[in-house]
Amino acid sequence: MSQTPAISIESLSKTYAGGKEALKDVTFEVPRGQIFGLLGPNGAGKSTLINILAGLVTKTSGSATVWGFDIDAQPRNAKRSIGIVPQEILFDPFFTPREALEIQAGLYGIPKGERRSDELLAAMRLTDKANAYARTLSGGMKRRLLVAKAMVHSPPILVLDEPTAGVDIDLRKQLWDYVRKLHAQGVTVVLTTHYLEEAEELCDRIAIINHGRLIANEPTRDLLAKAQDKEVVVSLDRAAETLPANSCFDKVERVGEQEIAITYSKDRVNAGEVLKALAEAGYDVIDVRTREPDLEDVFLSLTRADSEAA
Ligand SMILES: Nc1ncnc2c1ncn2[C@@H]1O[C@H](COP(=O)(O)OP(=O)(O)OP(=O)(O)O)[C@@H](O)[C@H]1O
Repeated sequence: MSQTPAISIESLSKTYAGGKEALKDVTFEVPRGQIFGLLGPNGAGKSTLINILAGLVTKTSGSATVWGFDIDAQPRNAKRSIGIVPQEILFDPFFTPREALEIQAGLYGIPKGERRSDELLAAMRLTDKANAYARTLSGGMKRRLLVAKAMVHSPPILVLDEPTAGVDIDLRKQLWDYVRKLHAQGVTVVLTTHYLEEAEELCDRIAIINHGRLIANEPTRDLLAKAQDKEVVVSLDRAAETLPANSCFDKVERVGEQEIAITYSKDRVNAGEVLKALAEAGYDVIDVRTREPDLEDVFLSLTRADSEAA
């Protein structure tokens, strides 16, 4: 028997008062034990979806379960199964990190003896700031405190909404190390990000939302395999006067005095044919640089195709 997914979303739609359709018939599952990336341009509907799961926004139609609990029928259990690190940094500036964690644990009704405030402070490297006012923490420390707050009730699912927006590289690395550690301990992680590189590096599976609709949901490596465009830039032995021709090239352009860039689809043309076309045009090749497609290319081509279809 297959395991219940960590999150299951079925035909979920949300129209805000005022008429904005933020989610349109979205259906997908987040398998347990994964690092799952939810990607999409600004305003795509990612926060709306997360806020519905967190019980902060009411859906218009459709259904969702969190760790097997229906968000309508068993909202308390659903909420207890998920920890959310919000985009915005919001806390009471007069509480210390330890107090903030204790209050959060109190909200979840966790008895004093079962609280893990000190363990979480240590994991987020905040032990020496445990008793400092929150307002005296740096931006990075505040963000780490938010992650600790999301984990006080030991949820099996942690959702990070754009956690590294405006965060420096060091902190980003630390945050990802911690996310990987939680993942290794069995926590299912969902992260929304604009950093495609990050999603490519961290996520097992990626879903893409555009204009409220789901336009992709695949293992990261399959999504990457979809990027078929390859670009080669060749340096020639003399000025690039005539451009080489092959009806299968997508684009051929002069990019420098003696340089030509050729874009082609890997499933239709190979590098040998590129070199042959250059030889036929009478050129000797001095140097070749290639660029492999990355997730950014897939993302752009998928969102572009979707906008054109809309
Ligand atoms: N409370 C609200 N009332 C009306 N419209 C809203 C509300 N919240 C969000 N929207 C609109 O719904 C759409 C989706 O917003 P949402 O915040 O879910 O997108 P997002 O993908 O999270 O974007 P970002 O990456 O910028 O946070 C946007 O057009 C937004 O303006």
